[in-house]
Amino acid sequence: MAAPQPVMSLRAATASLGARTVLRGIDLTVGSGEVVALLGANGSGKSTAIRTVIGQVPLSGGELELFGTPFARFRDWRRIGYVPQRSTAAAGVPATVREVVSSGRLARTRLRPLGRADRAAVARALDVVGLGHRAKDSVNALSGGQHQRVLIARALASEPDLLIMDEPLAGVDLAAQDVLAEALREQVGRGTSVLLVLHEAGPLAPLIDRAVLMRDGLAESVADPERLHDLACHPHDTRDAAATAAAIQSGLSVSEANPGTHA
Ligand SMILES: Nc1ncnc2c1ncn2[C@@H]1O[C@H](COP(=O)(O)OP(=O)(O)OP(=O)(O)O)[C@@H](O)[C@H]1O
Repeated sequence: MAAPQPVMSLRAATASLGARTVLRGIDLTVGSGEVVALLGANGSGKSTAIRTVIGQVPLSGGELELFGTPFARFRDWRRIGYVPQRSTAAAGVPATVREVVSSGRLARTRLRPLGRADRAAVARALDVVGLGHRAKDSVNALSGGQHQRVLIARALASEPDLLIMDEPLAGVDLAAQDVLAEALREQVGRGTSVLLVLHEAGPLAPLIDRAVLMRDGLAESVADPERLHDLACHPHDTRDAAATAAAIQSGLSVSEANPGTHA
């Protein structure tokens, strides 16, 4: 089968943070309708890679295209939803849960007041993450995991074509992880493409089409993604499987369990 048209493509991408070269020439694509997981040890460059995609970290070399358009000419940001890595810092400005989730619609409304369809999308996203009843509460009154669910709802409210998430399950309890996995499955069913950083695949494992391993600023495609699915879902099938599942969960040695090849 022909590879799907990429909605995001990084080629030979390099990037630095301060004096440190963090990305050393990575190739990373997400095809239309694909769910791609970025795995790897702490500090390997996963967050930096996805922050280049949303323009938060400039490339020092290489190319980035979004929906077939070179980054410099790309303007259609409403097509992209982003869930940042969970921050433990308290929110600076008190805002209600609904206000934060509504901000996910701003790129669509171009700062005009929300219309009926916008409000419905916000309500739907809040229900999906199970926080409809907290809509009027200040986000400062939420737990860390609830706060993370608000950020996911904000991204879902934008009804993006490409959803980019940095460790979306961090700090989210198991019941809520299942709810979010179901929400994501529905979103993918509607054709949304997904790029997500994961340390634990958990209930998201069956949704992952392809895994890419980041190691020291380089990206390797994981040789046998089917195996990753199985192992993440059924980590106790064999001794080998348990070792690999542990590797997926730690993010430290997936490549040793599933030797990768350069993407
Ligand atoms: N502002 C910064 N200035 C200099 N170096 C930075 C900065 N932010 C991150 N780094 C470094 O860049 C490297 C990659 O960081 P990045 O956050 O992309 O890793 P990661 O793979 O997402 O890690 P984690 O799993 O811990 O989230 C790390 O070595 C980190 O120390």
